[in-house]
Amino acid sequence: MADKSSLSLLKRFIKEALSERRTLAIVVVSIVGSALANLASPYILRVAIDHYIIPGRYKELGFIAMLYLLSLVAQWFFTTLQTFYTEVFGQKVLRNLRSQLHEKILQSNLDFFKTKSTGDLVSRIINDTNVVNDVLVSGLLGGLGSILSLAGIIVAMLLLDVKLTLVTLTSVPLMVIIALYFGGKMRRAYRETRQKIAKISSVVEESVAGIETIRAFGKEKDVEKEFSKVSTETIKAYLRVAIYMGIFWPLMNIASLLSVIVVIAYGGYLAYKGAVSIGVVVAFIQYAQRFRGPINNVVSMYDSLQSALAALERIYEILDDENVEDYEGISVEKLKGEIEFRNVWFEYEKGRPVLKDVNLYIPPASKVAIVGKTGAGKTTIANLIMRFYDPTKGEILYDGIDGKKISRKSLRKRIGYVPQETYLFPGTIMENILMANPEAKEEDVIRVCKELGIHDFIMKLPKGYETSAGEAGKLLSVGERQLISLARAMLKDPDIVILDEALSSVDPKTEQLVQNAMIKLMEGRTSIIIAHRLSITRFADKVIVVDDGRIVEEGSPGELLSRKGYFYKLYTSQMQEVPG
Ligand SMILES: Nc1ncnc2c1ncn2[C@@H]1O[C@H](COP(=O)(O)OP(=O)(O)OP(=O)(O)O)[C@@H](O)[C@H]1O
Repeated sequence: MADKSSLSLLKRFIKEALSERRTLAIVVVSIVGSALANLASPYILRVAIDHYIIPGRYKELGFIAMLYLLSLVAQWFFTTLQTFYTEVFGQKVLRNLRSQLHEKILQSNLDFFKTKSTGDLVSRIINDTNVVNDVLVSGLLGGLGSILSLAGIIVAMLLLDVKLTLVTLTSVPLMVIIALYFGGKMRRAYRETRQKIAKISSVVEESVAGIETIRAFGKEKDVEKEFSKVSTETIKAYLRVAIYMGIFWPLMNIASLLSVIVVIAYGGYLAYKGAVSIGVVVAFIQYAQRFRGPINNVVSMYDSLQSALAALERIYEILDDENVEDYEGISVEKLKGEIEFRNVWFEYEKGRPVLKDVNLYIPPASKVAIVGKTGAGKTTIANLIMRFYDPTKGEILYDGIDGKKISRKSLRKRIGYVPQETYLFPGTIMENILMANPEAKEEDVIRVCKELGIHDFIMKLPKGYETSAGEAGKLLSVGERQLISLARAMLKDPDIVILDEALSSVDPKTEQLVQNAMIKLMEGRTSIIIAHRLSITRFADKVIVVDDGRIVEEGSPGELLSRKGYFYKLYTSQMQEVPG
């Protein structure tokens, strides 16, 4: 990563993190307090030895002992404060980042999701923000405290004795080397464990999501092998951490004890010569032992910063993505439901038009069935009506108003969309239907379900409307799920209805329920049915045949059948495939 862009990432992050400046102020105060308290105790010890113990002022020793105790209490107090408020600050930053990311996902248009998998997005929201919290917040603040401690120790030592300070510092390069080499290996191994854990969870996720495919193709053994391979790699990664940890910390201890030996030897010599006092030597011994933690922290800061910046980059990449839905535009309260496509061209990918010069007029309250081969562009027409996408060229008018001028939110409020696949959110069936209209009450849901003729079906579920969607998800067929979708759409009391009729074969009883509910929902509303089974076209006033992105035929079902063109061919071939 280029240095300039790393710096600007970091600047941007710090600027945003500063919005929590009150918590940060407490952290900074506690860091300074803890560094100062940490310096004080060796100094007090030195005073106690030189001014009280050696001169034999035993009576006043109680006072100095109290002072020493006070410095320890202060150390405890500030360190606790620092630990707690660093966590508070980190969690606040984490929450802000996560909600920004989540909000961004909700605001993004469908192009955004083309290049990003669910796993990738989840990992950015959960793992990358965690890394930022661990490393950037805790790491940087901890590092700041360490730099302050180190600087404080060096200044305190210099004030006591310059020569002894320089000699004591000779072990610092050794500690830096150990921290860089073994500490670096330890941190890399630790990072690897995190990646392995993520891999394990993705293998488990795939096994659950793809269980039917795995079974159908007899791939159980392969998946098991993959899982055990990743598990073994995880163990190896953890063992590497254990080995490096086992080597690293004892080595750091030895290095810091080396400096103690140096202090005892050289300090003892200076004390013998009368150049320094015994108290100063004791204070130096204590200071020398306080290097290792801060040195490791400071050295690891750079290392960790690299991985944190990579995580930060992934986070900002999402936040800066420009595929956002804009909700600007006029608000429509009610629509007559007239829809007109005027020379509409559309491409998902540049240069590959999926709809080509589509002209279409749908009068208010009419029922239009869109038919065509798979991939012809039927769903795309529905996507454009919903304003999931806007036409690349041309325009779509609603009651004569250009769709681009109408706010997406208000337009979608007036459209009841029944997709092929019904997504049930965690919660009950009641909650799943209620989500369609925040103003609706439970009575409205029951009324709507009765109108659609699906009340009895829901009442037969284990807990009726209170059956949990998870449980229901396992109980319900695609068609039955579509009934829930129909109820959702009806609860909105929409002006326009889009039905993406389910392709999969539905058992005759459910099919009857779905069909009746569909007819009820379409009553008095502009309705667009994406018909996979052509028998459904008999309910339509007009059938539109799409082929390779163009409308190739339109008219009433009877007209088209007698014309013996595209529709007739499609119809007869399907009737031969599916008897009845
Ligand atoms: N999100 C997308 N990105 C890129 N291309 C897409 C996308 N969605 C659909 N397409 C392409 O656009 C064309 C029309 O797709 P569309 O889903 O509208 O067809 P359809 O008639 O509804 O098909 P089906 O009957 O199989 O549902 C297809 O060639 C498809 O591959």
